Amino acid sequence: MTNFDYDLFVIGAGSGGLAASKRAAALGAKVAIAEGDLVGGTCVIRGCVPKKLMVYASHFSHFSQEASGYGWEIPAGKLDWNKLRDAIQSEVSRLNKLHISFLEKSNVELISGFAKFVDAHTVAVGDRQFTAERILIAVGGEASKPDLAGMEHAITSKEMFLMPKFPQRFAVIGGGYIGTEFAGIMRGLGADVTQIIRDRYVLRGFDHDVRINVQESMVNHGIKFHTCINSDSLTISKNASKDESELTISFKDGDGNLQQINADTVLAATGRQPNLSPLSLDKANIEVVKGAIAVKEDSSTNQPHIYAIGDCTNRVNLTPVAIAEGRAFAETVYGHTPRFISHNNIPSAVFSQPEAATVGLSEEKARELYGDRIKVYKTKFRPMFYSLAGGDTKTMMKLIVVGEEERVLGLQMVGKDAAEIIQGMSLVVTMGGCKKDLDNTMAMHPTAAEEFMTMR
Ligand SMILES: Cc1cc2nc3c(=O)[nH]c(=O)nc-3n(C[C@H](O)[C@H](O)[C@H](O)COP(=O)(O)OP(=O)(O)OC[C@H]3O[C@@H](n4cnc5c(N)ncnc54)[C@H](O)[C@@H]3O)c2cc1C
Ligand SMILES: NC(=O)c1ccc[n+]([C@@H]2O[C@H](COP(=O)([O-])OP(=O)(O)OC[C@H]3O[C@@H](n4cnc5c(N)ncnc54)[C@H](O)[C@@H]3O)[C@@H](O)[C@H]2O)c1
Repeated sequence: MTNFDYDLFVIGAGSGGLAASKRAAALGAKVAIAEGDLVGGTCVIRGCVPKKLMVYASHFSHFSQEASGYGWEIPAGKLDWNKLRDAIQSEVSRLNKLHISFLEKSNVELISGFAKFVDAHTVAVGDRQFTAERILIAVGGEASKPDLAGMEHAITSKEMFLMPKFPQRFAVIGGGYIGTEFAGIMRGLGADVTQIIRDRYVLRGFDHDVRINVQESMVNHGIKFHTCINSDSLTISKNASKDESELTISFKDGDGNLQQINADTVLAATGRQPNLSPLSLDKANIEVVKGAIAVKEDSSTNQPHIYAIGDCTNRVNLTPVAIAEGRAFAETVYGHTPRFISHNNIPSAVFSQPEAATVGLSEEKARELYGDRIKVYKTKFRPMFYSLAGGDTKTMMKLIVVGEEERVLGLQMVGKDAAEIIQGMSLVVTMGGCKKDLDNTMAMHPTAAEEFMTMR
């Protein structure tokens, strides 16, 4: 028995905090969790879940055109944005309640409000104070906007789900996950979309074939691009016109020429940063490096009884990673079975249109590490679905192997169902499989995934 109010106090009921608190309670710990917003965190409330629902909604515009190739005459539809937005928000609200009920069933006490440190074992939420033997910080991150003139007129991904009106002209600044996903969503929902990026192609850090293929398809879907822009020159201004407020984005292009774009809504998708400022981390002397909580492999901070997981540690900012870090922490500390998670070979998907998915190394990274010992198998084809549906959305698949045994280092895909396919295929990378293992796996026909078994 300890003299603390709780064995574990978790700050933040998002993906990581929820997973850790429930697992610790199941292993016998007395646990409380503080949450200042809706329970569920970024992923459930303003990230993966509402985003994926918007992706699904955006597919219907293609669907009506494609169906006619299959003999279905479906009149062109019209989006009711208010209906979609409200339906998504009611699903978010259902999930929030569901997660609260999961906490209750798990005997985790929910404390509503934003928490901050009082000292290394004490946390305050409003005017209440709580002590705990251990504290887990799982506060996630928030969108960060660059310090440029007029950026206050741009919204962030959080507000994308709550827009009072559907913007006919939509501009997005940033070529990462969020910018690329929302450009596709908004185009699919019927907006005129412009994406403004610093690089030549979207998705810096991804395999170059992935980047090129995603962008080519986005252009084919009617998204306009401004690439290689000088980001320091970018400004946003508001023009009060008759009955609506129009925004003008000005910037210099790669040749130094001034460009101007008018839009009803501008999304700043320029990165995210850990949510640390309200926490008073200094009261507990917790080390912060480059704006993120510094952690060891077991997620402990410089204070051995204080841990941090998920986006606030800025390791890999994905939901399954936050969940895995949270469970590994609970099992190590309360289950007495030390468990560390590997941050290598984490599959990830960009829900662009078409989707991009990846596991393991890109061709560039593989070449950097293994030089000429790598071999690349690649295919690009029009999926059978489009033979009647029309359109020229291609699928690109790529396999990167090394050495005589052709061990698989990476798999890359752009195309329909890429995320579903790469999730299954990621097993071959984590198990250290070789090309011959794929060759020896019977193909399933007719599918797109079978191409990974038959590459020459
Ligand atoms: C638009 C968008 C789309 C995304 N899509 C995907 C996707 O498709 N797939 C994927 O894997 N990842 C996706 N992500 C990333 C994913 O949402 C995060 O990696 C994940 O939510 C991180 O979990 P977390 O537990 O670290 O933090 P969060 O889920 O952010 O949870 C942190 C919680 O802490 C609370 N909090 C903060 N400070 C305090 C405080 N002082 N006191 C109490 N509570 C506090 C917050 O309100 C929040 O609820 C997306 C992110 C965004 C923004
Ligand atoms: N499908 C998914 O799994 C998914 C989806 C969304 C978000 N996420 C997670 O959330 C994280 C954050 O996403 P994000 O898209 O905000 O960040 P990001 O780091 O992926 O992309 C930020 C983009 O903004 C650009 N940028 C930065 N400053 C700029 C400026 N001043 N002017 C113009 N461009 C600028 C960068 O060049 C980059 O293209 C991701 O890294 C990912 O971990 C995952």
